[in-house]
Amino acid sequence: MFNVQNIKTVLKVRFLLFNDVLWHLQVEELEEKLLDQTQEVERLRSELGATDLEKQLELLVVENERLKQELKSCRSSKLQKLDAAAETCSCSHCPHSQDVEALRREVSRWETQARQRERRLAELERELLEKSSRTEALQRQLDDSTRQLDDSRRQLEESRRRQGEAEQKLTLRLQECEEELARQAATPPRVKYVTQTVEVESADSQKAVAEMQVKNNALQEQLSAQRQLLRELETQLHESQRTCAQLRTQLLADRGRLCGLLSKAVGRRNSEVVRRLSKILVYEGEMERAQGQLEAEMQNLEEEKNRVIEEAFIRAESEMKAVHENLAGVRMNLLSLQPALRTLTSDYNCLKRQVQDFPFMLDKAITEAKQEICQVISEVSSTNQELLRKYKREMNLRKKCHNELVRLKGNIRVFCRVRPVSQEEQDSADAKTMLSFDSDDDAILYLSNKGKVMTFELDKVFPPHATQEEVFQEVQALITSCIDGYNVCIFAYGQTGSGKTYTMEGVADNPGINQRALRLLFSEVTEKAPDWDYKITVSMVEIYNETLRDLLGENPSDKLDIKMNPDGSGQLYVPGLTEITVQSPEDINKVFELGHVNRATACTNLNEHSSRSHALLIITVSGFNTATGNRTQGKLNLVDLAGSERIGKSGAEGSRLREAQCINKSLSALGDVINALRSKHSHVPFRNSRLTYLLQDSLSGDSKTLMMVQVSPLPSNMSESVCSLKFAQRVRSVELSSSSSRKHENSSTSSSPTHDSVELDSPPVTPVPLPISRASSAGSTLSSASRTPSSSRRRSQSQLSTGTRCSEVT
Ligand SMILES: Nc1ncnc2c1ncn2[C@@H]1O[C@H](COP(=O)(O)OP(=O)(O)OP(=O)(O)O)[C@@H](O)[C@H]1O
Repeated sequence: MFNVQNIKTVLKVRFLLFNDVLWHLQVEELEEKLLDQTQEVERLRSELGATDLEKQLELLVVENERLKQELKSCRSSKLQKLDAAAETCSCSHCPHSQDVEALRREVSRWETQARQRERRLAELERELLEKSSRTEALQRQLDDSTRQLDDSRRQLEESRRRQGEAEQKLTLRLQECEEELARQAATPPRVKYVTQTVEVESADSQKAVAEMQVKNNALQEQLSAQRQLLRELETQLHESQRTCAQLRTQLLADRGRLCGLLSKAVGRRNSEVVRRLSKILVYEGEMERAQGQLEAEMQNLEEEKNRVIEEAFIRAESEMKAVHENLAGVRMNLLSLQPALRTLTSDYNCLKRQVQDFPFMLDKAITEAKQEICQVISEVSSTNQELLRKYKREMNLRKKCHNELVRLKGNIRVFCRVRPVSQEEQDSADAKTMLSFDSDDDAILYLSNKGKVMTFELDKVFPPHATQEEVFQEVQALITSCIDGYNVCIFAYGQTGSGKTYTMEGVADNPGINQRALRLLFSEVTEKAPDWDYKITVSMVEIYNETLRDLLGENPSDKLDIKMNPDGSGQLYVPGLTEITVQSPEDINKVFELGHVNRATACTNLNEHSSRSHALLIITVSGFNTATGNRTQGKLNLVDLAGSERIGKSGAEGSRLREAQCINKSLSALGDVINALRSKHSHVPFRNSRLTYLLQDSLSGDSKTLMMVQVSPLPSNMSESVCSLKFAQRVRSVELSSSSSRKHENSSTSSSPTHDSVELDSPPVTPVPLPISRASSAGSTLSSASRTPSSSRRRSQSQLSTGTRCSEVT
């Protein structure tokens, strides 16, 4: 046991010794550091003077000294104790166990102190780092001071330059003033009273010069002071620069030294650090490799970037080239457009001027136009008046001419129309016609009867093939006379079935004179519409057995009467007679339809009834000239007479006899009236029949009459045809005999050369009775003038010296 205890003690002692060696080494290291620190502190003190850092350093020095002392004492006591411990251990009984314990405590205390010193050393290291950072801050301050010094030097140089300029200016000004003074002094006074002023001015100038010299001196002093200050600043600057360079050198040296110390300390510290360093080196190698890769990639990227930039540059260059070319083209266009632009600009300016002048020109033009219009209006007005006057004159002339034309043609004109043989009649044995026509003269009709050829000369003969239009063309002159205010009567005369109704009324698709006359009147009044306002009224009357009936009235069976107009005009009128105003062809059709319906309802057999009654269409045309104020009124009477056959000779009785008597009476009265009118008898027997009485105002005066004698071509109707033609011949002869002009023409009449056997009627001494039982009509005679009929149209064919033109072939 004792041996083991001794061995333990020996081991402990050795351990303590080992620890002591380590501690000794650490102490030496600390001493070296302290020495370095001391030197550094000394150096810094020499450089920067006493600061807080110095104070700390002083404290550190004191502490260092204390530590040194403690270390020395510790070392001596330690050695002593070790010696004692060695001596104790060498003994076999360990009588110094207490000492060992004390030594052990002492070792632990020293260990504690060593740890404290280690901490202290770490603190010193931190302080060293802080000092390094402070040194860097000082370096920065030094750099800032250097920059400020440079700035101050520049400012000083600038101010010195300005002072030099100001000084130079002042010197120049002073020289000028002195020269001026010298010149003033040299100039002799010209006028006495000016001298004083000049002297005063010279004094002022001298005073100003003196002031300027004072100022100049002050400025020069300031300048010298500034120069001195500048020199001092420059000296300070040089010293500062030198100090700065020294500090930099020292700082670099210190840094290197510190780094060496630290590396040494680190290298000595332990192998773990070395291992970590090796790892760090490995990491650094990896990092370098990675950095190399990164740099390679960076280089690649850089190359790629350069390549892309180069391509972009080339592309940009090509685009730029294209843009330049376009720009050149645009410039060329601009150059070419410039003249056009100039032209346009000049045009624009011209137009602008015109626009500016336009209101004035417009006003002027309007004024001129107004004047011209007023002038034209006055001219037109006067021309219009002149034309109106001429128009009135021409109208009157035309009216006169037309009237003269009708008069020359004859106020009573006689036409003959031969109806065609119908289809049924052609099939019968009676179809052979006994009538023939003169191809050279449309007024001649030949009739073969009982072996004789009779020649009838009328105003116009329409053969069977004559159309309604051709017939109407011959009568339309009379109808237009109605518009001029003349009364016109157109009669259709002939035996039953000879075509009277066909000629006057026509058929639906081929109208006769009635409808065509109304249409013509419409067209004529429409043509004159601007100046004339016309009104056309229509009445339809039937005369049956000397009884007057209104075919357009509500009660057609009522008998009408003819009376004298109570207005004192001497005109006749029919009270209650319906007058319908027509304004269009449609109105005409309606009126005719109404007339037909009323005529049909008033009788049992329309065909027979129409053959035995007279149908009158009375058209009144009233006109008002809006320009002249003239008024006209004409009446057109279109009469479809009853059949003219000689019923009396056939032994008719009863009502037929009465009808025949009435027809004969009216037709005879008509003949008598015509005879009296053309013979200019003082008395015209209008009142002998209802027909003539009704047509009184249309047969007298300047009235115009047309007798359309209808003839049947059939041999069975030949005697009636001869009678009708003889009647027409006599009527025409009456009219001719009353015309002086016709009388003159009649003197050279001759018989037809184609008919040698023509027998002229002996001139009737007494009035010739009308064809149908005319003997019963009082005064129904033709005038003696019928003894000298002639025809201007037949001068070359019929040489009638006396008597009528009616001749018979025996
Ligand atoms: N120019 C003509 N062309 C063709 N047909 C005609 C012509 N004239 C008459 N006719 C025909 O002859 C027939 C008899 O004619 P219309 O009735 O006109 O005779 P009318 O003399 O009026 O007889 P009434 O005295 O009995 O009235 C009718 O069928 C008619 O169509």
